Amino acid sequence: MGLEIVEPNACIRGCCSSNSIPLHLPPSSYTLLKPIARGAESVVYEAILDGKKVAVKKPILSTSEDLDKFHKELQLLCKLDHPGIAKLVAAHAKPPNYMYFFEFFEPPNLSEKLHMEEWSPIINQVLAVAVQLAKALQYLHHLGIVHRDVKPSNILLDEDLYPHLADFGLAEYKKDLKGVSIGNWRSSGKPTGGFHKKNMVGTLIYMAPEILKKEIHTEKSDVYSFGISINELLTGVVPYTDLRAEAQAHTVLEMNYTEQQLTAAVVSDGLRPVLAGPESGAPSTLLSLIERCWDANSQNRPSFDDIVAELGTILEQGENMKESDIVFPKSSNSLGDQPVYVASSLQAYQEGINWFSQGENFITRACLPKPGTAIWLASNDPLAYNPILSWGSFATCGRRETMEDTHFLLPQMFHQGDIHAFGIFDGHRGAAAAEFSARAFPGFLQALSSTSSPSGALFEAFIKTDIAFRAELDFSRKSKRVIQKDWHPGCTAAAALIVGNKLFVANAGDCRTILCRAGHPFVLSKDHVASCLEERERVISAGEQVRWQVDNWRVGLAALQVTRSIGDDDLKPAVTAEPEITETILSAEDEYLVMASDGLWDVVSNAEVVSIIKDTVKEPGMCSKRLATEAAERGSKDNITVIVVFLRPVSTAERIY
Ligand SMILES: Nc1ncnc2c1ncn2[C@@H]1O[C@H](COP(=O)(O)OP(=O)(O)OP(=O)(O)O)[C@@H](O)[C@H]1O
Ligand SMILES: [Mn+2]
Ligand SMILES: [Mn+2]
Repeated sequence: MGLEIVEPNACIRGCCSSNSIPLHLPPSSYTLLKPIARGAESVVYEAILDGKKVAVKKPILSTSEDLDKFHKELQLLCKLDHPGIAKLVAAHAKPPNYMYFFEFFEPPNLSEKLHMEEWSPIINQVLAVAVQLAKALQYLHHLGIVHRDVKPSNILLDEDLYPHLADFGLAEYKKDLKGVSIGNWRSSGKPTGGFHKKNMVGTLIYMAPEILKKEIHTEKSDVYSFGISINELLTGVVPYTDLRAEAQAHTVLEMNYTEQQLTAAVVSDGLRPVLAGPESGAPSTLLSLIERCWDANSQNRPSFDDIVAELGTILEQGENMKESDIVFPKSSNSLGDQPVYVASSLQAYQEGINWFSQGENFITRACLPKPGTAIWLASNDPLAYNPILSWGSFATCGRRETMEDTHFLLPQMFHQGDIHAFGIFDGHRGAAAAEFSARAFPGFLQALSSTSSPSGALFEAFIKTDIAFRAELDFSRKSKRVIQKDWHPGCTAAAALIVGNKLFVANAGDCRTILCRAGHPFVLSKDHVASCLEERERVISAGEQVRWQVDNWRVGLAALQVTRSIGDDDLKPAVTAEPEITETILSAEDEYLVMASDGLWDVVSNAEVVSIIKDTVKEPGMCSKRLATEAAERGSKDNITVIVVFLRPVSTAERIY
């Protein structure tokens, strides 16, 4: 590169220096083109430096510790030169712009290649990746450096699908590791920092038991992460899930195990990902090497000197077999098929399908009967008590990264003053089912008014929404718009329908609806969860397994905690969409309804809801927000949606407290 080195070629503090890597760049020498990744601690850009494409990593520096870390990482990077390590080509180590410039590798990285493109490497491709990665780590360990964050998303691929190790954000000299206290480690924001859940879980699954136990890292912790990563390469499966797609795996990981549970299982029960089978083409020698790499006792794990030697032998054996075994290409360097970059399908996957409009379109296309209110109103006595409604809602994704709750408010349905409907859908394994239902369910409910009683219409609307969603998902799968075959999104659902003085509440799953009558909470729905004996027996007799896993009763392979839902087509018919419906005659004693997803009920009891609303300005939107905020403050880990419906006017005196 024709970049000039300006002397003194050192960082502003003087701690980083290099003979070959320029550490100051005139702003005119580079152009940032577009961000390609946002990590927990940095943004990575595609950029041009001196006419060549490079990757610029711009760390987020908010504290002086972050700045120390930048210098430490730079010192380290300046010393590295190995074909298996993403090369630092320049840096800018002066305020205000701190940046690393790396050799550029076209996306996807190894994680994206496996889980978005669903790459199934042949065994020689796996071996080639394993050898080069092992050599890079051998080189680092000989320099006395431990990487501490070996995982597929930190492995970049070149055109020949050769791996280059990146991300030295957690790397340390082995001699300094004893001094790296847990406190230090936490302040680096990773892996214990709670703000970036996805990365945290992502890193957690590659961590050796001794790290999870908060003992000292050694270079053998890298060996463990290497073993987990190579097994992932062979199976194509995200560790501890049965899924190929990373995006859904996080949700499933959460459902199967929380972080603490996974940690406990890895540490105490020796839990490991499912080892690749013979169908992967892996020789038994490779499988045994992987098992030794992830041995619970770090001293039993091989060193990278051993690993490089063993992989060499495995490759040679493969060479000798080549006459009889057509799977092996001639040499380990000529990697079977050419890399194919399917940028467009990758993008389609990331953009996804808009399930709200899918739901809406379904209703438009379905040619449903015209709504008619005769049947509903027939059951209504015009002289009976007539509640006067006001309503509000509040929804927040809370500590989660994604929002999978949806809801609808349909007051004064058909422009009738005395018919109203409200509903909440709490999605799992993605938001698709909840988004679809939020639009399709109200459509079905309205159409059913001309043919069914209010409770019949509610019941049918649950069933029809479920069937429609599953059909739509199936169709999208067949037309290849959904590329993950093993993705089975679902949602729980709660709906309230008020016709005159009658209140109907239909529920499937663990959303809950309560009625405050004369100052006391009355629960109008039952939680359908596997810990409920009646539900468990129903599910088992419908042919699905219910097992005690870690901390709770869970249904099927997907380990679902709820026993009724819309969607979840891998668990149908046992996890039914049939709601249970209650009917209540309203009177002047009835003050308000509260409907909410389990994000509220997990941390706030029915009685507490009543006492919180007592101290809140009597405005339904404010009450909803106050409840959701309270749940978030109490540490609810989930999305939270609350709908509050007042059933009688609040006097001005009463309004404030
Ligand atoms: N040299 C490069 N060429 C192309 N893409 C790169 C390069 N370096 C990093 N990336 C992309 O940016 C992503 C994040 O980079 P990196 O892991 O270094 O950042 P980070 O902030 O430490 O992320 P993490 O959240 O994993 O700690 C990588 O997973 C990779 O997809
Ligand atoms: Mn990374
Ligand atoms: Mn990092």
